[in-house]
Amino acid sequence: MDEPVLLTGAGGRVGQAILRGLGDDYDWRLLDREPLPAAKVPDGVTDADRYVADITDERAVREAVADVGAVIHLAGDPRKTAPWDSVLRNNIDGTQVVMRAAAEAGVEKFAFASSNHAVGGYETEDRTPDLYRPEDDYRLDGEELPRPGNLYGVSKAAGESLGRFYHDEFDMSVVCVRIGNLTKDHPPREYERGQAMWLSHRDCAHLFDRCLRAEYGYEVVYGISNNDRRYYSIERAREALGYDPADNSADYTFEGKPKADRDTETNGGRDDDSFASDADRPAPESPAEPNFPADPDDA
Ligand SMILES: NC(=O)C1=CN([C@@H]2O[C@H](COP(=O)(O)OP(=O)(O)OC[C@H]3O[C@@H](n4cnc5c(N)ncnc54)[C@H](O)[C@@H]3O)[C@@H](O)[C@H]2O)C=CC1
Ligand SMILES: O=C1O[C@H](COP(=O)(O)O)[C@@H](O)[C@H](O)[C@H]1O
Repeated sequence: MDEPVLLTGAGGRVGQAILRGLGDDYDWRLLDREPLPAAKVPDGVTDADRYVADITDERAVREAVADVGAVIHLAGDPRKTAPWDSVLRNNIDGTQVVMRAAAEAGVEKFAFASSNHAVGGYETEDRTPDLYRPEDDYRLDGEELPRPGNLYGVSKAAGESLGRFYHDEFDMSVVCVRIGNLTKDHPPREYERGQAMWLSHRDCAHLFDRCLRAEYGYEVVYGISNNDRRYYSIERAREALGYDPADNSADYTFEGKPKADRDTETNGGRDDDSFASDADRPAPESPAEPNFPADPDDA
C-alpha cells in the first residue's frame, strides 16, 4: 500500500502488537486520545502523523483520514463489562464517525476490531466447557448471526453492521476481525476459553497485514492463532485474506509455559517491548495498559 495507513487506538494492546510487527512496513498515521510516548511510536512516524483526538471528534477524524489508503480501527472501550453509555459513545458512535469519514474520503480498505463477545451467546451451558476442548468439533465460521453475550458484544455487532452498510453504500472494502484473546508471549494461563481463542502478537500483526494487502469486499473473520483447542474457524481468514498463523496454544502447557522444542514467539523479531532503537528514548513505563478500568475478572 503506497498511501498512509491510519491506526486508531494505536497506544493500546492490539495497536502495539500491530506496530511492533509491522512498524517498518507502512507509512503510519496514529490516532489515540492519549498522547503516545516515543517508545510506542515506530521510527519514521513524524509528529504530523500523530493525532491526539477522540474518535467522536468528527473534524479531527476527517483530518486524520484525509489521503489514507486504509484504516485499522481499534479505538474503543474493550471491556466486556463496559456500561452502555461508554460502548454507545466509544464503540458505536465513535466507529460510525471513523467509518463514515473513511468512506467519504474514499479510503480503500477498512479493518474493524470486532470481538469474540459479538458471538459470546453461542457459548451455551450445554456446549461448554466441551466447546473449549480440542476433541470438540463445534465451529463458528463468521457466517452465523451475531449473538452477543453482553452490551460490549452488542456494540461490536453494531460495528460489523456499520461496516456492512459502508461497504454497500460506498464500496469500501471492510473486514471485521472478531479478535479472540490477545496475550503476549504465551496463551492466557489456566484458562480453557482463553486458550481456545488465543491470538499471539505475531499472528495479530500478520493478520492485520493481510487485511491491508488482500482484496476483498465485506468479510467477517475470526482472529485467533492456529490453536488445537478452538471453536472459531479460521478458514475464512485463510481463504479471503491469506492468513497463515504461526502459533498454537497447544505448544504451551495449561499454565502457559512453552513445551520443549517449540519455536517460541519472537515478538516480530524484536527482542524488547519498545521501538526505542536510540538510547535517548524513554523506556515504556508499562506495556500498553488499557485506559478504561480493568474488567473485574481479568487477572
Ligand atoms: N485485547 C483483546 O484481546 C481484544 C481486543 N478487541 C478490540 O480491539 C480493540 C483494541 O483493544 P485493546 O488494544 O485491547 O484495548 P486498549 O484499551 O489496550 O486500547 C484501546 C486504545 O484506544 C484508545 N481509545 C479508547 N477510546 C478512544 C476514543 N474514544 N477515542 C480515541 N482513542 C480511544 C485508548 O486510549 C487505547 O490506547 C478494541 O476495539 C477492542 O474491543 C477485541 C477482542 C479482543
Ligand atoms: O473483546 C475482548 O475479548 C478478550 C477476551 O475475552 P475474555 O472474556 O476471555 O476476557 C478480552 O480479554 C478483551 O479485553 C476484550 O476486549
